[in-house]
Amino acid sequence: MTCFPFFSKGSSSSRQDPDIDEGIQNVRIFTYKELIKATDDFSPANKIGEGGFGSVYKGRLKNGKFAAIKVLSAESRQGVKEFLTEINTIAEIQHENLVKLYGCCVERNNRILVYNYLENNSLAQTLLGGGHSSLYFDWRTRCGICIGVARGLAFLHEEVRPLIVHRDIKASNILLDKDLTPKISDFGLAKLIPPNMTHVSTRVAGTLGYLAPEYAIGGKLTRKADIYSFGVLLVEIVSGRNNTNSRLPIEEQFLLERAWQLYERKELVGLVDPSLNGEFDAEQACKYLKIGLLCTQESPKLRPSMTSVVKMLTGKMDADDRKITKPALISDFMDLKVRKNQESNIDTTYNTSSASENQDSTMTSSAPSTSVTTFSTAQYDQSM
Ligand SMILES: Nc1ncnc2c1ncn2[C@@H]1O[C@H](COP(=O)(O)OP(=O)(O)OP(=O)(O)O)[C@@H](O)[C@H]1O
Repeated sequence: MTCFPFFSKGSSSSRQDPDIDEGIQNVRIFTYKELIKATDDFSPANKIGEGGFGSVYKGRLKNGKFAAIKVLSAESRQGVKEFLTEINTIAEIQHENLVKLYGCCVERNNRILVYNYLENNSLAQTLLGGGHSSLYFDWRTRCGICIGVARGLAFLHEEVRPLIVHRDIKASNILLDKDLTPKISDFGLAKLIPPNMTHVSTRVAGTLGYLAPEYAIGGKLTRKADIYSFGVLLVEIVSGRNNTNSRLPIEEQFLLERAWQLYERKELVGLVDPSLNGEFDAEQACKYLKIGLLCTQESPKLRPSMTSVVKMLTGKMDADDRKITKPALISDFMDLKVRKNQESNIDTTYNTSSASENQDSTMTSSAPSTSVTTFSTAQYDQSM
């Protein structure tokens, strides 16, 4: 990587460990000492986030650049060789709308990822952060964000080999640079988690709102599950609200359900974020909401590919000639209850409601079900 003063193979840590020498091609290897220096000994003052994979610190590297330094939690630590193989793959993937991986640290038990630092936080903390951000997202900016995320995801789905299913597209995984260009984070990370480790999300309910029911319930992982999550995110960006809001009247709590009701009544425009004060292109906003509904249809086969989504969002493909069927609503399938389990920290129990009599009524965190419970045992079907 040209932006660094020296490259990994010359660093002292790599010379000490033959596994590391074999494992690195594209990745800068940082010493633990360097990262201690960059983060002021992982000082709480530099901690910028905590996710399911571990804590994230802001740090200043030797070359003066800022970095987001993600310390993977103990359970997620796999062997040096396997870790570096995956890291190499992730580091090769570069796109304007994907967060860039600078390098990593694999000294002793540490598994640390070093990313490009994005100045404007995530969509979850800004646009959807309930007014706690000073950023203003006008209509043009929102369109740019939707198109950018769609392009990043289309790249993962259709250009990268082997293709990548992100599995956790959501507002907290969309980071914004200083110009509000969106960057998808955490892609490829699922592969760094050993098969027996459950990924425990810090925002279980929020994450579930993005999950395609066929993945959440049946563990069937295809690109169409990401496209479902993207559809939810798209409706969130246009409406400026989270997919679930328990403070609203019951009929408005679930965003997708609300979008479907308004679509049927031909009143979709009523879902557009009121904070835009009417300053938006109504036709385009309704088109974006319809694309969100297309992406979340119950049958995965009916959901468009991400390349088609990019074309529809940018006006290069007609969205109106497609019939839209009812979205797959997780609330139709189950009465979700999340309860704390003292032994495993988390135990997600799903009770099937009358809408899905044939579904297995209970799944726990050991089942091949959701990104919340387990990544690695879900089946991945490349054909879709
Ligand atoms: N490259 C980055 N630049 C700036 N901030 C970042 C970067 N990466 C992560 N962060 C911050 O750290 C927080 C935690 O990120 P992380 O990806 O670990 O978890 P998450 O996506 O919020 O949750 P989960 O792991 O449950 O999906 C983010 O919300 C963001 O505020």
